[in-house]
Amino acid sequence: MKYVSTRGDAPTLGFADVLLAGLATDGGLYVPASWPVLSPETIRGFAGRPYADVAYEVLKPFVGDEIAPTALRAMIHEAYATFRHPAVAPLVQIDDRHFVLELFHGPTLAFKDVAMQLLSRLMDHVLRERSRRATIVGATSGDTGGAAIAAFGGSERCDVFILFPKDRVSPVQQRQMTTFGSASVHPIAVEGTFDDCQAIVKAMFNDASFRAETALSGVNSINWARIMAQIVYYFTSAATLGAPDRPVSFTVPTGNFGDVFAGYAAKRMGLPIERLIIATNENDILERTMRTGRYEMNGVQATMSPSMDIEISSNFERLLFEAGGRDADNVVRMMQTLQQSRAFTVPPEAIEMIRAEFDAGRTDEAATADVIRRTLESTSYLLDPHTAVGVGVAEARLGLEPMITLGTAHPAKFPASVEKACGIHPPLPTNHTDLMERPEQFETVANDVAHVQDFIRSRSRAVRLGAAA
Ligand SMILES: Cc1ncc(COP(=O)(O)O)c(C=O)c1O
Ligand SMILES: N[C@@H](CCOP(=O)(O)O)C(=O)O
Repeated sequence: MKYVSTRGDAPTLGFADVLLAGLATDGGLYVPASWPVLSPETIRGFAGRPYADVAYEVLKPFVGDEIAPTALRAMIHEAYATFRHPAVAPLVQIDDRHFVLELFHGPTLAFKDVAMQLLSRLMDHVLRERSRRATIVGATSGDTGGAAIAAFGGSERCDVFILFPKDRVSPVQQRQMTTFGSASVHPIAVEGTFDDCQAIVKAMFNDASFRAETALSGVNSINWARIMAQIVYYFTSAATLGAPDRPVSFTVPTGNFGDVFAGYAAKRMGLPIERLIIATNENDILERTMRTGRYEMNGVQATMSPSMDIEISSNFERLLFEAGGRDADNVVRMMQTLQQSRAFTVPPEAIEMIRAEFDAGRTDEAATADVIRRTLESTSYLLDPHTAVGVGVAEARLGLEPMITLGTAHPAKFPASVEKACGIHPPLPTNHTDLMERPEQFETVANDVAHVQDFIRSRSRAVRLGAAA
């Protein structure tokens, strides 16, 4: 499998290079040159099989022959052995035809673990084969950071630098990043929003000499391997409910558009998805874009679902590329216009295609709290605020087919908001109970690329010892 950039001016790469590259050198995002398709028989055969076995079948065509099958299989099995639930991503029924897909049974209690546990193993494998080190950078609105630190914290070959927006993540999310206690882990509080953190990360990737000097790699969903690993649970959950013979719909709490793009990828691979629904909180730029055809920034507000407080939704670029017939020049124009004027218009044919593939809705703060309270009353099931945004959007769109809302985080990551909504203070699972007592360690930096680069240069082993290991 080869990969091409959405901006059309970066080299075409194989899987291992895409894995290490993160962002393409032209500032674009890598996508597969073509979509592999799984037959209905293959999809039917996924029902009842262990998660790791299905993951191997789904991921194999994307990896190609760049990683030996036995090694790939072993890494997948190891990654999902870290999950507390034997099914890895179980379905829970909350209404007649409505299910929550629990994606939060990994080490940091959010769906990011599903991809990150595999990503760290894949990267270590490729770095070991190439005798290389890497400097990993990531921007987080709360969950990606903790998941990356848990997955890469023990790596011999990687140092991890995670930028998070100061005072805009929950205390549990912050402590998952700041109490890890390893010399190779560097949480950085940035005086700004998640979008500022993400802009700094992208600027560092676009600085060719810094990128080379630090052997920079990325773990955000700009990295194709993140999306790839997230495709798997669309297949496992749909097959459990009868796919391909019974189509299902998905509602996806959305911020950076990675998770819902993984659903789109599953559909391109042959999974019959009736409707794919984008759910936003009050930071509703994607819902507005769907309605108006204009992507228009108007400032990020802090909500009780902080991980979705995002306005520059990186993976929407991948969808624009697909919807515009893979016209990279058009993507470049839209991204330049966005940078200059904080808005762009999606071409009419592209928005038409997007509307044919996706639906969208928003759940405001009051409605999110109401969903948490009502769901607890009707089913004794406790939702986290991000999942509640999804459930709120899904409830208004239930049809005859099963609806799966992605359960993206454990409620205990957001105890204050959950308690305010329904009076219950969700306890952390027992293996996390000392989290709030451990000492914190992090750096606070200005919202400035040069400051962050100086900090990384001073701490990265790839800089100090060289990228060759
Ligand atoms: C708990 C949670 N839910 C939903 C999302 C949205 O996912 P995505 O950014 O892939 O759209 C995120 C992070 O972005 C998250 O951390
Ligand atoms: N919600 C995310 C934001 C970053 O998203 P990513 O999927 O691109 O890593 C977070 O929790 O950090």
